[in-house]
Amino acid sequence: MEIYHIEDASLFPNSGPEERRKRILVITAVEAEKDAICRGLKGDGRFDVLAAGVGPIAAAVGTAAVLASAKSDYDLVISAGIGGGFPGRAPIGSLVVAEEMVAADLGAETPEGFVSLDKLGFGTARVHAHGSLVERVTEALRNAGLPVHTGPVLTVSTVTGTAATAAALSARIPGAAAEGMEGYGVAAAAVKFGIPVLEIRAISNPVGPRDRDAWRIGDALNALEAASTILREVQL
Ligand SMILES: O=C(O)c1cccc(C(=O)CC[C@H]2O[C@@H](n3cnc4c(=O)[nH]cnc43)[C@H](O)[C@@H]2O)c1
Repeated sequence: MEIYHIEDASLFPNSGPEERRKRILVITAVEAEKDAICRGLKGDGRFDVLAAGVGPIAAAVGTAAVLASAKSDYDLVISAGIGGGFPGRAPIGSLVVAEEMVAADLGAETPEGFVSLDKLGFGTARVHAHGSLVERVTEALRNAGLPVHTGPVLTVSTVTGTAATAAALSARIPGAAAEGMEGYGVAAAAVKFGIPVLEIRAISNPVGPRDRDAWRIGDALNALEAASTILREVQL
């Protein structure tokens, strides 16, 4: 005798099992970024937000630890925080949704210039974000009237502090829109667990000559909060 399970949707075409709600893990560097995002998410239970620390290593370790835990059931990982915007690409207060996350200083310095991990033949220093999600999130942010840009977002272990380094990075990674210190680390962990990944940066400062007093952290955190409110409405 054939046994039918109650959850066999084909038997009950109009009353199939309810689709499980998507679960999203958001990784920031610091608590201020986490707090801004939580304010924007307004208690939406699909999202968990963790401040994993500054830099790609803390980001990768923190993300991997959560994803490896027994209770982990995430469908999407988002690296989010403030960041530097490349001049002419992403001004202060705007948002950048990464098309790809690039470990921009992972490679070798040679007399002829920087050689990336890819060119050295040791794997890749680039992770592509989930294409259709990038489009959906960008469109939703734009429709909400928020200034948003897309392009590669660079992950660096050392914040760029000169015009020369900013120009070199722009030349090496055409279209580079923003720089942060965590995206590639979060992405590397997500890839390891086969989970799609996004990166969203709210711009606090231009990438270039260091002027820490000019960082508009409050403006960037407000933009991050506004973006998080919109994220709740996107089909992720
Ligand atoms: O001092 C504060 O109130 C404060 C609040 C939120 C964040 C910070 C940080 O300094 C976080 C460091 C964080 O910022 C990212 N970031 C910002 N600008 C850049 C940049 O030009 N290049 C690289 N990273 C940048 C980065 O992801 C750090 O994790 C302070």
